[in-house]
Amino acid sequence: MSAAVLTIDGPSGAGKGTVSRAVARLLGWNYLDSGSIYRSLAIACLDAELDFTNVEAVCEVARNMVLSFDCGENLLVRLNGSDITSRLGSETTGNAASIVAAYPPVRALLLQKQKDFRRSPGLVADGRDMGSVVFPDAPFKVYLTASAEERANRRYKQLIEKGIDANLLQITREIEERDRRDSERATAPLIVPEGAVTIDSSRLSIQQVIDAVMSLVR
Ligand SMILES: Nc1ncnc2c1ncn2[C@@H]1O[C@H](COP(=O)(O)OP(=O)(O)OP(=O)(O)O)[C@@H](O)[C@H]1O
Ligand SMILES: Nc1ccn([C@@H]2O[C@H](COP(=O)(O)O)[C@@H](O)[C@H]2O)c(=O)n1
Repeated sequence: MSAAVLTIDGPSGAGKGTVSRAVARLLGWNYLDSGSIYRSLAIACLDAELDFTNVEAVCEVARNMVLSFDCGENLLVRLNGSDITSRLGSETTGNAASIVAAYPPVRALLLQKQKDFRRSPGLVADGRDMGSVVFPDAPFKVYLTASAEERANRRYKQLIEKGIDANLLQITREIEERDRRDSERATAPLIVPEGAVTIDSSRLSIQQVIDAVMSLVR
C-alpha cells in the first residue's frame, strides 16, 4: 500500500511552506517543497543564460540537471553538485520558476521526481498541483489561500526582516502576476483540487492554520 499523503496547494505567500514543514514535523512525515524543484530548474536556466521562451532548451536543462534534496529541518538543495539553497527564495527565482513551470513538457519531465517523495510513514506535499495532478488519490487535501494584499504584506515583512530592500507595490504586482500565470496556464493550473478543504489564512495566525490542518489529519 502506498504511504499517506497530505497535499497543501495554494497561491504564493499563503503560508504553505511554513505550515507544511510544521505539520510534517508534528506527524513525523516526509516533506516535499515542489516549488523548489521548479525554482532549481529556473536557476539552472538563468545560469545557462537561456532564452526562457525556448521550450526545448529549457527541457534539455530539465532532463540533464542533477538535483539532490534534503527537506529536513533546514532545506538543502544541490544542483549539479553546487549548493543553491540560498538562491531559491528570491523573487527573481520565483518569477522565473513560474515561467518554466507553465511549459507542459517541463511538467511531464519533473512529475516522477515529485512522486518519488511518497515514502513511508507519509508525505506532506506543498505546491500548486499536488492534490490535482501529482497525488490525486491523496487522502488529505488542503487548499491554503489568503488575500493578495495580505500575502504581499507577509512577503514584504519577510524580505525586510532579512535585511533585503523591498517595495510593497512591486511585490503586490508580482504576486498578482504570478497568481495569474499559475492559475491561467493550460496544464496543471492552480485550482482547488477535488476533495480539498479550503483554509483562508488572511486572518489566522500560523498556529491556527497548523491546528486546523492537524485536526483534518487526526
Ligand atoms: N497565517 C499567517 N499569518 C502571518 N504570517 C504568515 C502566515 N502564514 C505564513 N506567514 C508568513 O508569510 C510568509 C510566506 O510564507 P510561506 O513562505 O510559508 O508561503 P508559501 O505559500 O510557501 O509561499 P511560496 O509559494 O511563494 O513559497 C512567511 O514569512 C511566513 O512566516
Ligand atoms: N507544484 C508546483 C509548485 C510550484 N510551481 C511553480 O513554481 C513557482 C514557485 O513555486 P513556490 O511555491 O516555491 O513559490 C510557482 O509560482 C509556480 O509557477 C508549480 O507550477 N507547481
